[in-house]
Amino acid sequence: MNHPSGPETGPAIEICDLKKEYGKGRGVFDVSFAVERGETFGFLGPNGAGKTVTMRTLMGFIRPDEGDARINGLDCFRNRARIQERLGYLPGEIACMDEMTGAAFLEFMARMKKLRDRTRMNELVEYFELDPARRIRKMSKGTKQKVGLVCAFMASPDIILLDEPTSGLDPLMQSRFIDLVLQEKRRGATILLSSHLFEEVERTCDRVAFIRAGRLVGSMRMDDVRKSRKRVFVITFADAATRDRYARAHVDASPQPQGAASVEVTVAGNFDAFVKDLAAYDIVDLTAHEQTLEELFMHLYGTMEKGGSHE
Ligand SMILES: Nc1ncnc2c1ncn2[C@@H]1O[C@H](COP(=O)(O)OP(=O)(O)OP(=O)(O)O)[C@@H](O)[C@H]1O
Repeated sequence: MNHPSGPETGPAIEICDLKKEYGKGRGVFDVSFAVERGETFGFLGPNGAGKTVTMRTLMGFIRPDEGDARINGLDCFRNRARIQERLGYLPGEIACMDEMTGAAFLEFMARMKKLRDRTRMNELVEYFELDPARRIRKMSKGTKQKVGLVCAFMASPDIILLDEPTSGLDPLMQSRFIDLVLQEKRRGATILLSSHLFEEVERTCDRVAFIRAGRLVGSMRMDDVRKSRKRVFVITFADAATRDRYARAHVDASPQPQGAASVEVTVAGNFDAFVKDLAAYDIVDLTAHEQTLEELFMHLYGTMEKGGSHE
């Protein structure tokens, strides 16, 4: 296993008051968070929120205007060569080396990482059912993503940064990716994963932070997210009279204008009482959707208006 040099105490990843401004309010502003050793940390946010800028700062590709980014206590910009060699990194877009075949690119990356044993690399190629013989230019987005994933994981690094890791992957490969992250967690790797998909974050992360318009809205333990998330049910009754009887007994239920005899109810946690109570009414349909993570963060920290992306 590779060990990025530097002190092995304190958080593996630390961002403190990070600011990188691109004008017109774009960029990241006052972002601070830390990822503990062995932790999988989800970095969620809509397009243009600042996830990639933060990841690239951690890789030492971007010099912050203010604040700092540290990995194993080392400043990411000053120690970028060492960091880039030792960390596992999946960029948001894999656009370089287009004329190389996937196999030649993987070999090139393995040499850069001074990888002596190709066993893990070959296992990952098989695991993701990657055909590395084609030129990268001719590969689909999903196939390129697999090349990137093999590169990120092949040296079994202690710290792995993944920028939107499942974009372009089909559902089977998304689920293989999730299993791989769970394996790497068991190995003790520290993982920072940026995403706008709640499911992959929910299934893999111990903690999640939400970023929006370049600012961190808040962070939470995943266990607390699960407890705090509400479900919104739309109940359709057999007729309007039944709906009215339900609405009189439940002041929180809001009648739906479009559904003739429907109401919308938000339920947090107490599903047993909710379902038992419903049994007293004649119901023809029941649908549920989970509060999105964005809705949850906005509800808990709700200081910003809807929208918020600068893209
Ligand atoms: N080199 C640059 N020049 C100008 N603006 C930039 C540059 N890099 C990033 N930005 C801007 O900074 C903001 C944050 O971008 P970033 O790529 O980090 O978003 P993101 O959260 O990764 O979004 P996505 O999910 O779309 O990848 C955006 O408004 C973007 O346009």
